[in-house]
Amino acid sequence: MIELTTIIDGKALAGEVEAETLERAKKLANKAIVPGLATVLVGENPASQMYIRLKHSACSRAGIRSENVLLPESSTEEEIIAKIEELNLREDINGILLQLPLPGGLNPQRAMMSILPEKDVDGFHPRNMGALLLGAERLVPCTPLGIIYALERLDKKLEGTEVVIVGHSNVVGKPLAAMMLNRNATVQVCHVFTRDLAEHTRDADILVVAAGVPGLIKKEMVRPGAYIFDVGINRVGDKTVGDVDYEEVSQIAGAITPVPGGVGPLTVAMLLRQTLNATEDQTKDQQ
Ligand SMILES: NC(=O)C1=CN([C@@H]2O[C@H](COP(=O)(O)OP(=O)(O)OC[C@H]3O[C@@H](n4cnc5c(N)ncnc54)[C@H](OP(=O)(O)O)[C@@H]3O)[C@@H](O)[C@H]2O)C=CC1
Ligand SMILES: Nc1nc(=O)c2c([nH]1)NC[C@@H]1CN(c3ccc(C(=O)N[C@@H](CCC(=O)O)C(=O)O)cc3)C=[N+]21
Repeated sequence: MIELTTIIDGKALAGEVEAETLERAKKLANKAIVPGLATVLVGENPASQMYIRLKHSACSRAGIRSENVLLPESSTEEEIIAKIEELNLREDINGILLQLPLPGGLNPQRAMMSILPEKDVDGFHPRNMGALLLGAERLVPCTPLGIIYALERLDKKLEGTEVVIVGHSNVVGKPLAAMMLNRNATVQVCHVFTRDLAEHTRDADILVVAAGVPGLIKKEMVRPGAYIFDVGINRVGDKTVGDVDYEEVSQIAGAITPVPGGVGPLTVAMLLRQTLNATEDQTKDQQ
């Protein structure tokens, strides 16, 4: 029997989430509530500018009012925090997102901690990260949430499965490992110091790659039938590619996300969802 590979269409799934978010926003509109998201962009990194544009256009399709706060490249940590504190106080802003990376080696930790946990739609605040680690997920990082969402939509069982994550960043690898543990998967997390990457990746029923290294994952590193989530976004010449050798690996995978059109759109979709969750929580008394 020939098993066909499922191409996980992140863009189509994101379209469904946008429609669902719009419905939720319409319900709130009956009570004169409009969900509001503020993004904070420091400096002029072209990739960040593009991501911010993608997020704002998704908001406009999903019934969320959004605004971008632009701060100059030369901003100090204190100036960024002062701006965030202003947004914390505004009732028309339900979600705040500080776009990463910050320029010039500015440390994002303190600025991130200044976002009210209730408005932290990226899920990066230590209070939300701590809750996640303790198994009481509230607002959580959007990329891992998008992966979990897609797996649920594909009816893929997580309990007892072998999940291998390549990359242990604070925004993808670490929170995803905690979310998978919360769902009773067996989790391995690999990184640059892992001695034999292939030895681990071959165990995976679900393989998530977030390393930022084009072509890192080849066919022989993947178990046939595995579900592959390629988080990487790399520019090679004028092309955008992931971390997985898509041509090769898509031949044997059970399911795979393309780049572009996979995990990226799912990430943005989860930002919309969490903005609605935050808005509903903050306006409980008015509903
Ligand atoms: N699609 C989306 O929505 C998103 C995409 N991204 C993309 O995902 C990629 C990863 O980003 P991010 O999660 O922020 O991680 P970082 O770029 O901060 O870190 C990369 C991680 O991969 C590990 N790593 C690097 N090279 C190798 C290697 N050769 N073998 C094994 N592990 C390796 C690093 O290990 P160590 O720390 O030990 O060096 C580190 O844990 C980037 O391409 C980024 O653009 C990120 C966020 C969202
Ligand atoms: N505070 C913060 N929150 C983030 O969520 C955050 C961040 N900072 N910094 C950077 C990363 C990266 N990220 C992406 C979002 C969407 C796509 C996306 O939609 N990409 C499209 C287009 C890709 C292309 O062509 O370049 C796609 O994959 O189809 C990608 C990457 C969010 N991040």
